[in-house]
Amino acid sequence: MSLDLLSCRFLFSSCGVRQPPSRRRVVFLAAGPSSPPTPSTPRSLESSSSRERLVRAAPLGPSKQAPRPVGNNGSRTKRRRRRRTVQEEQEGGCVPSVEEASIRVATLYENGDPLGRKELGRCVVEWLKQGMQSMASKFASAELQGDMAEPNTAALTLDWGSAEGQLGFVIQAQPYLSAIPMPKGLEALCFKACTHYPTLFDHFQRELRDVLISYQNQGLISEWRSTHTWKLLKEMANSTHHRAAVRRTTPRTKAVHSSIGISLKKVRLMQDRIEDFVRHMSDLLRIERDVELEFTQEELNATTMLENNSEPPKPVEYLVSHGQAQQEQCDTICNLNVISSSTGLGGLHLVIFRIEGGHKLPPTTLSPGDMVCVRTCNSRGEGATSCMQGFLYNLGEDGCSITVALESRHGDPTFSRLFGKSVRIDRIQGLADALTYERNLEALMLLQRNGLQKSNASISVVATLFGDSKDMMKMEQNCLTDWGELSLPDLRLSERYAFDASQLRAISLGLNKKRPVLVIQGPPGTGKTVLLAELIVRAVRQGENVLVTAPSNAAVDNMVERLSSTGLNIVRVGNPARISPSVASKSLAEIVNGRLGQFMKELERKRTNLREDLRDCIEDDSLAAGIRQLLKQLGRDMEKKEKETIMEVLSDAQVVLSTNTGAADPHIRKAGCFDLVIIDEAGQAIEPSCWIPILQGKRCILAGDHCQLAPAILSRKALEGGLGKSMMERASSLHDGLLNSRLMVQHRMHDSIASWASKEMYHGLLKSSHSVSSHLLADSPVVKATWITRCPLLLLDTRMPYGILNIDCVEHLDPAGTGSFYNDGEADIVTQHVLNLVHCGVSPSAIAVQSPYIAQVQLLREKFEEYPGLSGVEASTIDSFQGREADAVVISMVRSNPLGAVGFMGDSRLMNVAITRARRHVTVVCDTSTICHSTFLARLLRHIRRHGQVKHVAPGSLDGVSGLGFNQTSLPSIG
Ligand SMILES: Nc1ncnc2c1ncn2[C@@H]1O[C@H](COP(=O)(O)OP(=O)(O)OP(=O)(O)O)[C@@H](O)[C@H]1O
Repeated sequence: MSLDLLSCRFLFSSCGVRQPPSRRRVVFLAAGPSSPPTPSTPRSLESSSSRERLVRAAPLGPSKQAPRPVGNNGSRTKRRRRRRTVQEEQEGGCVPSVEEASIRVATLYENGDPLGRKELGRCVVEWLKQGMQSMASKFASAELQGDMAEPNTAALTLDWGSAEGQLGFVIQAQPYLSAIPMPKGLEALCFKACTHYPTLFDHFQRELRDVLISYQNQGLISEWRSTHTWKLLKEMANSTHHRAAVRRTTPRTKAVHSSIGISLKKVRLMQDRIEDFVRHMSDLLRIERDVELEFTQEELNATTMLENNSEPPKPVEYLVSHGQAQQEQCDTICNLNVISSSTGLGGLHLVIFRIEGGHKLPPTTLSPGDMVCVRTCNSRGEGATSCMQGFLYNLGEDGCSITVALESRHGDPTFSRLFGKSVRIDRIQGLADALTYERNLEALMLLQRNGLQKSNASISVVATLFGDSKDMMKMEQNCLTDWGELSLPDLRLSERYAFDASQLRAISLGLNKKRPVLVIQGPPGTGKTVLLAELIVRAVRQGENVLVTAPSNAAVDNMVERLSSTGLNIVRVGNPARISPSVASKSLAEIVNGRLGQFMKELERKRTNLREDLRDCIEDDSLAAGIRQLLKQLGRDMEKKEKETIMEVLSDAQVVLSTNTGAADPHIRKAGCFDLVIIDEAGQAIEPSCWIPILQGKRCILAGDHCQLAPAILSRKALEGGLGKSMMERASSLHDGLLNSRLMVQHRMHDSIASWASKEMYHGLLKSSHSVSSHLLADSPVVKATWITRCPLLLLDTRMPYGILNIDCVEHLDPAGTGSFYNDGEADIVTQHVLNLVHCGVSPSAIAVQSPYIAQVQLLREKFEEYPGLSGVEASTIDSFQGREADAVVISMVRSNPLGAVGFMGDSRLMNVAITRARRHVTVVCDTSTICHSTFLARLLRHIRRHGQVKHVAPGSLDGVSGLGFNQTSLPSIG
């Protein structure tokens, strides 16, 4: 007889319907005196016998020691049950509700819910539990009394090897279940469940285990697993018939990951994907690291070569696989001596150097935060030992000293070698940074090891980024994720902005705590940064603490600035030398120093006193030793207090900000898990670096634009292998765009500027907000209206009509050996044009001058210095200006050569960033005959001709009277 049929029979019998007779071989020995005979037990079962084939399982029936035997109120229960059955018959109560009827108990295993918690509901499960608890107690107490061996006591004997044994088990459970009142309204479901052998067995096994363990704890039995009852039960569970019954009625249980509700088989697949990813990325990181080291070494060698004048420098572009413009000029200071060393905040090892003979430092372009190589040198300044990496901490105000934070410590042989020697410091590219490499690798390791662990707070983020679309559905079905928007009525009530519809949608998706990943993709000027600031404020308001990161210090500082006025408690963590002075007050170091001020003063006073005492008692060894101990103790106190204060500041913070790799700072790690991690400029970060912050939060938001600057990768192999593909780009292509939210209205640029980017980079989808689409420099009441200030796009062409090029406007390779280019004539034209703009009333701080070449940027800075009126004009490389904006942008393209080589300028993403920084005006200064060789740039020039103005210029031709002047000129076309 199948168990389904049995279920029906029980259901019928419970409803008072006579069941068909059965031919059973299972023996159901009479229960103990107070154990109620089940109304549904067929007589034939009771009388059947074939004992030699039967195994006795457990005694049945109440015993004196039983905690609370079910049968105590057996007759009452029987009466109550009968009464209820009659009543149900009258009321039609035994007819299951639609909901109850739709539940198939047999699917509990399929659904990974053998105890029926989800399907049957709490009340029915509680009912089953109580019944089985009482049965288990009875069995266990019989074991205690030693009744197991007594055939005349209440014992159930079952034929383990047959289906009858299971039927007998079900039958035997009935009196115990019927002794417990069924939950009202759920009777039909109870009847279904009480005849389902696997469910009953699971409950019984669980309860029996608990009772036996409690006996063991009370010292009534020695080892619960070795009890006769338990062994028999296990024997039963292991029998082929038991397994077959479970299989037949319920397809094999799907084990499910308890945190994400996905079957273990699929979780294993996810883990495999993670492992493949980690292996692949680690290999690429290693390749990239090797090339970086090579590159760094080449740079250091180039510095020496330059001094020897033995070989001309190579253009940096040949080493760089695509437009990354972090070309820092090497600079060197020789003949330095170590003066002292100390430990700074966060354990930084600070070493102070001075020029030999107490001279002033030579003019230098080194500045705080620069990565440097420190090594000993010979009398000619040539490097004599291997390089120690560090970064410049500060240049002394006295003009004679320089402080470097070194990675090496006291005790390192390399460090000791610096003392008493002549030392040289070279600036090196900030590329071969060992710490960054290690932190990226460590994040990958953590992802592999803990990513799918229950204890990992970011498990749903990991599952989202490595699962498939079905997994996403499963997670949503299990109510673990929710991809929808939050309906927040007050979203429009921002203090500063009237957000557009796509921005509001992004904010509301971002505030949904059940959404593991959100990618906010937006072209330039679509308000990603302001939107993130708003999101952070609101996330804090809804009780979340937030970790905000970005790939560069500049982007992090930009966000700190935006958040400074919100009144939130924010802390910027990072190398103090690399934090912009404008946000230094929010840095961890400053806050901690501020809080420790009084303590440090007091500590310093004690130290001074102790040192004086030490001097006085230098003769007395034991006293001196005691004072030295006290001094050491003071040092330890200071360290302890500093650590405590750091943790206090970080745990009080509502928002912590750092670079992606900076998020691996042990202090941030110790501060605990964040509710939300936000990565700004995520399109510019390699994926391993994003895992550093993400693994520290419950959910994450990635914001950026993969049409702006890409991660900087030196190795072509690593780039082709996929290291250059950002996590944002990968995530946005997952699950049919489920993770994405797109912003498509820009609020920054005049439409003539934006329409170029829209056409060229965004398939024409980028639209301009009405409030900015026609704004011009001349709209400002303080700006004089001239043809320049009324023009959104201007091309200053250094190539004259008929192809003549002014000799001053030719490109040159930087003699400093950086591989960078400069163009003197263009620098003059830019300077003159900027002077014109300022003359028209445009504020110097509203003008940004950009070039992809650092040599040109430096030349421009020097030229601007000659004019006091230009002191507020910022000249920078394009990549360092990403994320920012200015009313007027002037771009110096530099390249002018007969070969038509355009170098970095041909990188569409770099040009996209350069042009879209402008709000009201863009001027491009270039040699069109060179630039035209790139079809991409040729289209830009055509766009300017169509939507802006063109002027052929030469240095010196731009003054107000003879050159561009302030009057409308004729508009020559590009040759
Ligand atoms: N809803 C809005 N209403 C008015 N101005 C807005 C709105 N959203 C953004 N802005 C303005 O648009 C400009 C660009 O915003 P933001 O810098 O946040 O854009 P972004 O997407 O981060 O740009 P990028 O990618 O270039 O860094 C800012 O001046 C900002 O004040």
